[in-house]
Amino acid sequence: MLELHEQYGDIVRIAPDELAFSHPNAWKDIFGHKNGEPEMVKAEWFYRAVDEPLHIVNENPDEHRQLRRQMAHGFSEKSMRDQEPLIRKYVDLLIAKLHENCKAGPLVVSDWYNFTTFDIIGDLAFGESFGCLESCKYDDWIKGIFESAYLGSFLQALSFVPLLKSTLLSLVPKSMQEAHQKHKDLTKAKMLRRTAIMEERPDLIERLLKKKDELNLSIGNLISNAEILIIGGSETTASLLSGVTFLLLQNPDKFQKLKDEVRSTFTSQEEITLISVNKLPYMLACLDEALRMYPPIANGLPRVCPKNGSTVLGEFIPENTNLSIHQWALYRREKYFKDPNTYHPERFLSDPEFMDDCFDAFQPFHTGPRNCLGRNLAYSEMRLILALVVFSFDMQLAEESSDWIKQRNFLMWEKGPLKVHLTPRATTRAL
Ligand code: HEM
Repeated sequence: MLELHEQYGDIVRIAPDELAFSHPNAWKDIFGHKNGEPEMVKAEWFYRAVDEPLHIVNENPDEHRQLRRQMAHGFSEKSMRDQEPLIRKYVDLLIAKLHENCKAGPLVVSDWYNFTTFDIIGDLAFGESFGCLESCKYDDWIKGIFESAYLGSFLQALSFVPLLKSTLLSLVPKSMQEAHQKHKDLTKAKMLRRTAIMEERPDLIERLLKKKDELNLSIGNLISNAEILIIGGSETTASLLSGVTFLLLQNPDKFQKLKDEVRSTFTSQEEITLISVNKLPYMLACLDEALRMYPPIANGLPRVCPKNGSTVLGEFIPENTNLSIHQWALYRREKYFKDPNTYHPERFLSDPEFMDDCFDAFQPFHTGPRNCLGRNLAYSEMRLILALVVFSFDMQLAEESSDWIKQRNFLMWEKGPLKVHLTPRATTRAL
């Protein structure tokens, strides 16, 4: 996509009815509210490639609005304050496990970040963690989620050849069908355990359970919503944590600055909290620069142009055209970001060298009515985890991970193992 935009400009036709945009104003024109015009809906071939109950991410606009209004409660500032002990428990367990395991050689920190974010979101969405940190491995349910996300990108492509899609689906081997059914049974059992909890929980699903009759939500819809929270709220955050760790270790001068900031701001691990990590401007810049270079949602999420067409970047676009913005390609364009292939957290700290950068182009959480509901939670979680890891350990990239960031992408990054040598600092301990 980057090469195509560099060759053909900010608007490229990538299929007979699909346009890719690479311009800061395209965010508002495609994803924002436009006076009098209906919202551009999400493309069904992409968002509903499998026939499952709908959820907040792929619902129609009216149902989406109602769902979002209710789910927003779980993401409020008050809810996040109430969720802190729950989140903290898993981050402390991460630090303890890293202490326990780091002497045996380099650790696959990408797995450890995934274990942590999965355990946190499991608790926030289903009322129980997946036990990944305790057992030091992915549980089978999570493996099933990864496999279906990977298969999902093939099913999306197959949506353009429906006959082939239905033929291939009918040929799925019995063993795979049984594995899928087992996964569904496990998910249902999880949701039933959550619905059986009577006391109020400050989590992300409480409000939906309370309003399920009013919103007409079946158990299938509740499960779909919990599942999408798990996928959207774990893999994204964990990817970024791996990405920022890799980029920092590849740029020792930046890593040194971050260590100085964290270790001079705090004198003990206990001082590091969801609130106190807001005192770390350099860390925020490090995370933002990692979001630019390694955006967790790297590819376009297509919208459909409404009846009678619309105008995007001053051009008339006919109805039913698919439109998208490919983040990775946009953020690597020299036209918008100086020296785009080098890690410069300073660009997010008003450094005059980067004053011509176009920050309106940078929307890793998207904009408009369907932007990320978990943005604040994601930042808090990432800041807390990174601050505690940087405070507790010295780190060095293992030789075999020096090319880690060169990856394929199937909806998510195909992350290889990110191996890092961790050395505990004398003043820190397992919490
Ligand atoms: C670095 C981490 C994250 C990134 C980059 C990210 C990015 C995004 C993006 C680009 C969307 C728009 C999807 C679309 O248009 O189809 C989105 C939606 C969403 N995200 Fe995130 N996300 C992150 C973390 C989280 C977390 C931790 C949660 C919490 C569970 C979360 C919950 C959601 C939800 C519920 C939506 C759907 C909102 C709606 O449609 O109204 N995200 N996210």
